[in-house]
Amino acid sequence: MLSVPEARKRILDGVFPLPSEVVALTDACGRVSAAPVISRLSNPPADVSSMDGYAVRAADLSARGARLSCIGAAPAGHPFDGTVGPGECVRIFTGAVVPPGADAVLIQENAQAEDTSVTTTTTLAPGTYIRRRGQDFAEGQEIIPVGRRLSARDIGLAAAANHAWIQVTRRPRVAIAATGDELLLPGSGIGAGQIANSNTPMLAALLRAAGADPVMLPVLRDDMADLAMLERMVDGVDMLVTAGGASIGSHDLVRRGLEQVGLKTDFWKIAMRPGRPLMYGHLGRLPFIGLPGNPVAAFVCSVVFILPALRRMAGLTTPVVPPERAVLGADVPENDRRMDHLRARLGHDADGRLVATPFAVQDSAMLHVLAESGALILRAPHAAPAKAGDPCDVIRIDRVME
Ligand SMILES: Nc1nc2c(c(=O)[nH]1)N[C@H]1C(S)=C(S)[C@@H](COP(=O)(O)OP(=O)(O)OC[C@H]3O[C@@H](n4cnc5c(N)ncnc54)[C@H](O)[C@@H]3O)O[C@H]1N2
Ligand code: MOO
Repeated sequence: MLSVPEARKRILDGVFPLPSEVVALTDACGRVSAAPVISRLSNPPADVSSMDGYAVRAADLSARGARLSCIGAAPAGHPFDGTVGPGECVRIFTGAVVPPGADAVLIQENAQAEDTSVTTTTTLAPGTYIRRRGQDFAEGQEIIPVGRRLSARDIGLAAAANHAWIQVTRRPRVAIAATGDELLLPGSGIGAGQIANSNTPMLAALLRAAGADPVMLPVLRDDMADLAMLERMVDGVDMLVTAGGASIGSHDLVRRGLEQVGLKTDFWKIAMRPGRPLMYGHLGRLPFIGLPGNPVAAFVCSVVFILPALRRMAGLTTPVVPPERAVLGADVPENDRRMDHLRARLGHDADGRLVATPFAVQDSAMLHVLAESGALILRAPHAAPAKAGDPCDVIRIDRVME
């Protein structure tokens, strides 16, 4: 059976960065830059004051006392139209351009002003309280590289560099179809043998949080004709995801149903728990991932395979968020040949170390346990038994959308 890293590599090899689009800066947070952002101005654009006070010539000041003549004012946005000569100063405010001739700012707390006369016993080194032109970034400088998930800080940076629009990769559109005769919309009257469809809304929420545009398709019944119809519902999407009908039971029809309309299966079944019956292939050019129906397996497989694929489609340079180190909060037994993903509570010990404590029951249908889990503990195939306090690798669920 294919290992988890091999399966992920096969999936990543079959998806490609999407084309770009231009969006308003205010809509760009969370999107991925598709071109480097080059600053259109220097920041600050001129030498400016970082304090409220007086623009002075440092050489005029002396500990024995100096008396300066205030020849004007420079509020932010209104540069002083003149030069500060010997024995002169200009009233200045934070962010205002330092007038020619001045080379330091005397803060007003250290000055006594009376009419146009300013006295002080403070001395200053040239450059005091002046932010130099371009000290943050220079015009023409690359300030945001291509392939970065844009944060609110990046938005501020691009705005300061005078950009109103930004080029980002298009959001991946992902069609999600759950399959199963037992599934009804959440909130329905649930009859005997029926359950509420939790996979579609859960996966749509996860993929949306990861920057995709989910397209929720209707639930497909367990029959070949319904599955064949799927092919007609995926115009314009970038990936098709199904959940359920992946295993070997006689009603598990997804693979056979899609193969009759042209699915080329790349793999089916991998050495993973939860998630053994995972499927991957292409329907024409459309990447297809068939998730197992058990909701926890569907979620974990989405984290391990779909989110990295979306990151590649978005143009991020590192598709896989690396696992973090933690210590085990309880003993774990030897693992079998399937890579395991133990649902675990996260906390900290007295030394501040991250502690991952696996839940006692690891059933892949238990959504309440999944919702309480902060992490998945990774257990390599055939890993030896491990004790509480031993180091382990974890996927932090709150970090997988990065
Ligand atoms: N004889 C075998 N049986 C099973 C095997 C196996 O290897 N041999 N594998 C097991 C494993 S592991 C998994 S995982 C499941 C996966 O099965 P399917 O992908 O075919 O999923 P279904 O049979 O359709 O459903 C499984 C389970 O999940 C519930 N489900 C399905 N879809 C939803 C949904 N949208 N919302 C909520 N719950 C859903 C469904 O009712 C079933 O209870 O197979 C094992 N069996
Ligand atoms: O792989 Mo199944 O996901 O164990 O539940």
